[in-house]
Amino acid sequence: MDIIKETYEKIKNMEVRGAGRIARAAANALKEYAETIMHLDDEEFKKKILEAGELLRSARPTAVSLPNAVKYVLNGLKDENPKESVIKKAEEFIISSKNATKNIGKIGAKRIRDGYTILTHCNSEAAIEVIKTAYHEGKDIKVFCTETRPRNQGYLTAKALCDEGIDVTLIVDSAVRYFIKEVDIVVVGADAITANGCLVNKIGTSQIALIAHEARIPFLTAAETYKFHPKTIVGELIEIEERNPEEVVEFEGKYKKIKIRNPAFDVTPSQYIDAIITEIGLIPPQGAWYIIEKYFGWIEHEQ
Ligand SMILES: O=P(O)(O)OC[C@H]1O[C@H](OP(=O)(O)O)[C@H](O)[C@@H]1O
Repeated sequence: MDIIKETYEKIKNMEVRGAGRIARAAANALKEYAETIMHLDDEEFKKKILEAGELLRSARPTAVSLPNAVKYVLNGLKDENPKESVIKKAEEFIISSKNATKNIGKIGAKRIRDGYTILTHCNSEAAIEVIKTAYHEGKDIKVFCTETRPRNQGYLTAKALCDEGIDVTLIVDSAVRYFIKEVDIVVVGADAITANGCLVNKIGTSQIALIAHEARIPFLTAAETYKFHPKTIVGELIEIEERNPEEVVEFEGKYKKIKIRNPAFDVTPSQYIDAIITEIGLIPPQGAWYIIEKYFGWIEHEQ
């Protein structure tokens, strides 16, 4: 169980972060754990691996990639050789997740024209892949990255793009409306997409979408199909994670009584989203229901 507890801690404290990365880390932990308990009989194996899955999925509540990955792997328990199948499914998930990001890059890059300035928020592998692909296709592009308080994941994005040789400018989160007239397109990642086409992503995303809408600038989200939330199809709400206030600021003495709230995500309504870039193509937000029904029907029908 060590690998499971270790991975749980790393996801919880954001040592491993990003919706895609946490999903792959969970799948990999289940695979490694399964390999250590192969000697158990099927019943005992099943009990232990289900417990491990429960713990992993409780590490962070918002990004649906995490429970979707766990469910994908644990679905192997229904096969004739459950132990081998769990391991195979974990490997499959990791490979298909990486391929999905690559495809999103190719599909999304078609929307980036030569000379474009792109704005991105937080640190999304999928959004970065779109930007990198466009750049390596020879397009002359510039990127604005928001700082993304309180954890400043925008610094990671700025460094990753700079390493590629891309012209990148870091701005504070509150400067988006000031700079929007210099922006041609917004591309962000996704922690979850709901059945009605709303986007759950890093706090501040919905403000950026509103600003883009006001300025008539296209707003795109890059989301692998495993970021679509199956249970929103039956009206389940997505829990927004509120993290430790100390991530924002630490006051001393009498000022400790100042309340601090630190939601990690917000919800962007579908009317502010022009398109969702998935690995199977670019879809309008209204197409989210179709993706969930097509790819996650098996999750709902099992319950
Ligand atoms: O899967 P990829 O595209 O990498 O990331 C998707 C999203 O995951 C991140 O969450 P956090 O930093 O883990 O809270 C950001 O909200 C980002 O947009």
